[in-house]
Amino acid sequence: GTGKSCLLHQFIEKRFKDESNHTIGVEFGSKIISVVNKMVKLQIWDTAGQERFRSVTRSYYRGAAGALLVYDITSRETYNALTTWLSDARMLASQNIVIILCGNKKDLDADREVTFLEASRFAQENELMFLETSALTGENVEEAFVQCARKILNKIESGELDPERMGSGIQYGDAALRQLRSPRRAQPQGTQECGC
Ligand SMILES: Nc1nc2c(ncn2[C@@H]2O[C@H](COP(=O)(O)OP(=O)(O)OP(=O)(O)O)[C@@H](O)[C@H]2O)c(=O)[nH]1
Repeated sequence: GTGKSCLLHQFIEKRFKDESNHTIGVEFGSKIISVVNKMVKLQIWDTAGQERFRSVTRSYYRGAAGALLVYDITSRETYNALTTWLSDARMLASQNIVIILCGNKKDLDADREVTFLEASRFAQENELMFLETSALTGENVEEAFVQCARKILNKIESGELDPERMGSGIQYGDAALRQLRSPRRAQPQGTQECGC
C-alpha cells in the first residue's frame, strides 16, 4: 500500500489512479522517454507488496537493471521494512542494480512519520538515490524514473555495467548503439539515437 501502482500509473498516464487495489502478483507497464539525448524504452514491473505474493515477486528481481524501492512517509512500518526489501533486491538482482529510494505520499506531510533527513541518511548509508514523491500530485514521479534510467546509462558509459552480459536487463534497440561504451563522439545536432 505504499503507492507503487499509483506511481507507475502517474508516470505512464500522467494522472492519479483513483481506485487502486492491491496488486495481484505482478503488473507491467512501459514508456519511452528521452534521457541525455537517447530514446530509452523502460519496461517496468509493478510487484505486489503483500507478503503472500513474495515468492512470485522475488522471481522478477533477476534481470532488472533498476528498481524503485518505495515506502510511505506516513507509515513507519513501511520504512522499517525497507531493509528486508533492499536485501532481497541486492541478493536476487544483478549486483549493479540501480536503486532509487522513493518516500511516497509526500502530499500527506501532516501525517508524516518518517522525516526527510532520516530517510536521506538511510539512502546514503546504503548507496541509494533518494527522492520524496507524490503519486497524487505527480511531484518527483517522472524524476524518479528518469534518474534511474540516467544512472543506468551512466553505468553503461563508464563500463561498470555490461549490457551484453546475460541478465543485465538491457537490450539495444539498434546495433549501432553497442558503441555506447566507447568514448562519446560529437553527434550532429538534432540527431537522436534510439535505445529501445
Ligand atoms: N495521498 C496519497 N495517496 C496515495 C499516493 N499513492 C498512493 N496512494 C494511495 O495509497 C493506496 C495504495 O496505493 P497502491 O498504488 O495500490 O499501493 P501499492 O504499493 O501498489 O500496493 P500493493 O500492490 O499492495 O503493494 C491507495 O489507496 C492509493 O490511492 C500518494 O502519493 N498520495
